[in-house]
Amino acid sequence: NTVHQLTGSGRGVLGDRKTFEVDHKYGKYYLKGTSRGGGIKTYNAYHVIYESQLPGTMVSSKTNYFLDGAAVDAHAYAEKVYDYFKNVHGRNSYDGNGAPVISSVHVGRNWNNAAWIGTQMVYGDGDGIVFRPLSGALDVVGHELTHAITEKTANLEYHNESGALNESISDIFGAMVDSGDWLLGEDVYTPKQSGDAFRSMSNPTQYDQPDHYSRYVRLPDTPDGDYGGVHINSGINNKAAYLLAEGGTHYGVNVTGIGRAKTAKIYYRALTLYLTSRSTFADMRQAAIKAATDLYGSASQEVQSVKNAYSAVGVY
Ligand SMILES: CCC(=O)Oc1c(C)cccc1C(=O)O
Ligand SMILES: [Ca+2]
Ligand SMILES: [Zn+2]
Repeated sequence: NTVHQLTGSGRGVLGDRKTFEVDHKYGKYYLKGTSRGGGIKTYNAYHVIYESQLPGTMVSSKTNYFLDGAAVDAHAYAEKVYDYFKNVHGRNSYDGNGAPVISSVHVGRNWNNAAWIGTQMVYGDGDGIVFRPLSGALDVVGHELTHAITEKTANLEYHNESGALNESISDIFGAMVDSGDWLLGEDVYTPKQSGDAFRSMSNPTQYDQPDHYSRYVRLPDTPDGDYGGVHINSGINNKAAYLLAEGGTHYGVNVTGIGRAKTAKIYYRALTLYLTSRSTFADMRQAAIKAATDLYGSASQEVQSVKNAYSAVGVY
């Protein structure tokens, strides 16, 4: 559909200039694009106290230049993540049916978090020590929007092994969209410390995550236990995905890498066709084997590498 796209620009959280689609109404410009699915809209939740008041106020500007870096990045990165799933996986928004993508920035007070709350994405500003505004990282935006896709597909329950898979799937696609590395959150984590990240898929133990099933961390299925350690135990599946893409030898098991693109196709197919709400790590292994078999054949290197990647992290 030939939509007349208006282009806005601004500087993101890191001061980098970027452009994005905007709308123009009653003499003002808005962070609202209509050319992608049901639209991409970005709001300022600065005065919001209660969740019921979300999304807040749609971000506007007198000109088509926007000064709010957190809003610029939330909007521009939502476009990039939408385009990734549409162009690479043929998926039209997180529900596959063009659902509008809504984001709110400046949520909470110095909030060191980002989330998908079932209807929209929300980003804190961080406290300037642990995080800078969290929409400033493309892999964070990819991670959050993937939570929405997971909810609409496998709907992996957010606790214990299915919860760790939920987290890992979001890290996998966060890394695939932010295609330069296997780190998560490096652009917004610890602004005063360079060279570190929130998580590493290539080396989970660098940030105290397990990289083998024998090191699975048993935590209580409570908020204080991070619902059975969903953010720590994701390291096991993250390592498997990294090995599948890049190859390597892990705990004596050799894996022949098949590359990022094929790895992404296998996980997308596993997520949308074979994983279910209570899938375990063992189910993940079988789902990835099935997806790789569909895509590349049972005797393919890709299938063999999936088996070896999961054996390398102790998942059978
Ligand atoms: C990589 C993005 C990420 O992990 O966001 C979260 C943060 C920063 C804190 C708590 C939860 C999450 C999440 O989305 O799981
Ligand atoms: Ca990254
Ligand atoms: Zn998450």
